[in-house]
Amino acid sequence: MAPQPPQKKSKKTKRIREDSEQLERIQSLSWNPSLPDNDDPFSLFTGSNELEGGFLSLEEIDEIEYGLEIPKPERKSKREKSKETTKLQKRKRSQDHDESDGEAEAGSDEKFDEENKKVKAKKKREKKKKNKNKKSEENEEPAAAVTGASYCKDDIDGDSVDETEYYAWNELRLHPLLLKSIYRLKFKEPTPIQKACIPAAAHQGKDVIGAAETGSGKTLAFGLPILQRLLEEREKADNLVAEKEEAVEKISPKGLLRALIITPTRELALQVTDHVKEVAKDTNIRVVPIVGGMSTEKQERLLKARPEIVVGTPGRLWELMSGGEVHLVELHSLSFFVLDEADRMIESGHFHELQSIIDMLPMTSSSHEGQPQNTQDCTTVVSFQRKKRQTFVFSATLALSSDFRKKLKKGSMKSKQIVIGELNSIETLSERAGMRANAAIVDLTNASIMADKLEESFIECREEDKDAYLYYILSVHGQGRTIVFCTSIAALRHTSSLLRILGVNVWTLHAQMQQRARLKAIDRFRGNEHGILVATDVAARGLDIPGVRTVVHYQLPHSAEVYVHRSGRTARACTDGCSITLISPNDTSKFAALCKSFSKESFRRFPVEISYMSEVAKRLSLARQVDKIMRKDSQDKAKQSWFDRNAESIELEVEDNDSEEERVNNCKQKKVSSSHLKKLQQELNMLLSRPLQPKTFSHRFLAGAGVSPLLQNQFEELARQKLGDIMNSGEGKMGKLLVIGQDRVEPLQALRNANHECEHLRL
Ligand SMILES: Nc1ncnc2c1ncn2[C@@H]1O[C@H](COP(=O)(O)OP(=O)(O)OP(=O)(O)O)[C@@H](O)[C@H]1O
Repeated sequence: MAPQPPQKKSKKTKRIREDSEQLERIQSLSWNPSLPDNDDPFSLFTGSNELEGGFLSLEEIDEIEYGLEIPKPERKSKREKSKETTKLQKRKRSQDHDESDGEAEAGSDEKFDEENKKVKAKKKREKKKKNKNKKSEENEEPAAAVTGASYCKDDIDGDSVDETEYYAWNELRLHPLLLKSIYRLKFKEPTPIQKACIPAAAHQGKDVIGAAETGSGKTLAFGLPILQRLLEEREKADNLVAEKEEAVEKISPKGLLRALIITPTRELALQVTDHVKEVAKDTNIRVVPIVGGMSTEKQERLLKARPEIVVGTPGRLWELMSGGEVHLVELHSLSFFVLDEADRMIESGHFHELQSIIDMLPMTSSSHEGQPQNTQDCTTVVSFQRKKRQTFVFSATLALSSDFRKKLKKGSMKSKQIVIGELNSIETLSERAGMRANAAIVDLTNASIMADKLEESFIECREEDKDAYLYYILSVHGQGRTIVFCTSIAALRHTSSLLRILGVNVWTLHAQMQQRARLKAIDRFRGNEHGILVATDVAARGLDIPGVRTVVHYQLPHSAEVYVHRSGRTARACTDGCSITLISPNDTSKFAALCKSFSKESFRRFPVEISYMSEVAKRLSLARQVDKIMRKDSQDKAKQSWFDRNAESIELEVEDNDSEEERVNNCKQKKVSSSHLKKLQQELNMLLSRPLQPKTFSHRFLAGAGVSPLLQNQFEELARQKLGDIMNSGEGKMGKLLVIGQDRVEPLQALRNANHECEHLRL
């Protein structure tokens, strides 16, 4: 049964109309369009895409971590206030004249002259104010944090900033406070998706459907326009501050939800929150995450502070909305509705919640003006309509039909009667969310949709040899962070257990883990420069961990889309990276289909030094035996404790029916198995203490990859000692041990080194 939306309070239609008009005026800034006019259809992917999880039980997330800093209100001296009031009264007179002209002011000569006068007057006022400020500095708090007009670009957190390095941001005309954050984050230039989306979204007030490769900066492509508009509104409101409370409220309503960003997974919601918060650091605009697993009471407390931006997953958002959470149901001031990773949203199990949230949104003027919309049991009142809510729909693998594109271009969205029922495509989802005609479609996906600097490769092997090749990659080329993707949790458990027995330290991430454990795993992985994460596809989307150098597809994903997202965990934000797919004979046809969907004719074979493999096989064989014994042992223990527990719960006395002989045999077997385990472990440890050297290894020269940094240090120490002994004993040069060190080469480098001889798999 569909969840029940709460009833909303009604407001005066007149006030809403005034609000809308004010907002329209704010948005009428001129802009030089530079959007690509691309009519090519997106590549359409097929596949079942049975992703694991994404919506898990979270025990608790510390409020402190996502707490709100509630801004201190600005204090002004009495003199300052009365001075401002006079100024603003003067200003209002000229503005009244301005506003009576209605919406079509941009570009008119009158407006231009008026604006010029205003700018001159403002400069004069500012000059006066400056002098005044000098006298009354002690009585005031700096207003820069709110107005942004006077921060010092030369000093970001104590570092001086060379603005010329950031000139590429100038054309985007962002608010100084946002630029300050950009300088702090050292983002030298906007990424292409940001360059294309920000003018349309921030200055033209357009809806945007954005698609670009993974890691291309899509979060800020919608995050910056939201912050820009909120800051502009604030500034305008500040200018009117003493004039009339009501007018200020219309322009920049306080304490109301302005932007609702929906993501398919909790991790992504937390990540988007952090990212937007980081950029909004100096603005006092508040951003909070609302995700499942966090205690409802805590989230209600966060929402009581009335943040302007809420980022959440559909499940928890709807739970609070349907419970009548005031901040989430007063949506008449909502100016932005964002669907991040939109294509995943239509696949995920929280579809009904998303549908219900969308149905709660007041209708936008352009899509269904004048029609009340039935939302299951609740009627969204038309008087709540706000004209300019912007809808942003983003993904790396967005599939839009050419029909839909044409419809957007022609502006025929208006006439479409939306059938109330299942939303089964990005198109109906966007349309229903109020996507307006002439939305900007920013499609920066290339034919292969993969990041430019991603080098893709494969290793062909038997299914049972995948562990050996994975161990080879991690031990011979284990440099930089690596994510190993498995499709099933069973495979993940098997692989990670073997790797641990082989002394490779790995973290795991899958849907059956508690949310707290998941966040911990991500944190630890993030904190280790050479960390290894074995994960299911729950980590495939959106996870933004800098410095992931390699992605290994231990098992092929169910769809090409998931392959794109998995591979997109590396080569992010203009860096390079490498993906390696392990292909067994069973995978060949699936892999061929995958390549076809990216129009790839060939894939590069990852170079494997075969001489390592016999040693790898030896170690692996021992590790498998160890694993088998340990697994059986823990299964027996689990079985026994299950049996004991159940017997105890029904107060059953368990009799030992085994004969004396059987008991002795059992005991003997256990002893044998335990000593066998010990022997295997010793043997394995002995192998692991040696470098994984090729057969041609010379005992006089230690060289090549496969020597861990620790082992290499030990050898160097040994060589130094030996050299000292030789010197002291006065022996000749013979017998001296040389250590020829060589850092392990990371997979990308190995692939590049082997470029000239690298084979291709022809399909
Ligand atoms: N202009 C920029 N210059 C440099 N780095 C940037 C810029 N914008 C964003 N980034 C960084 O790039 C990384 C990827 O950004 P983001 O997570 O927004 O990518 P995305 O396109 O949403 O990826 P995905 O599709 O995988 O979710 C982040 O670490 C972000 O801080």
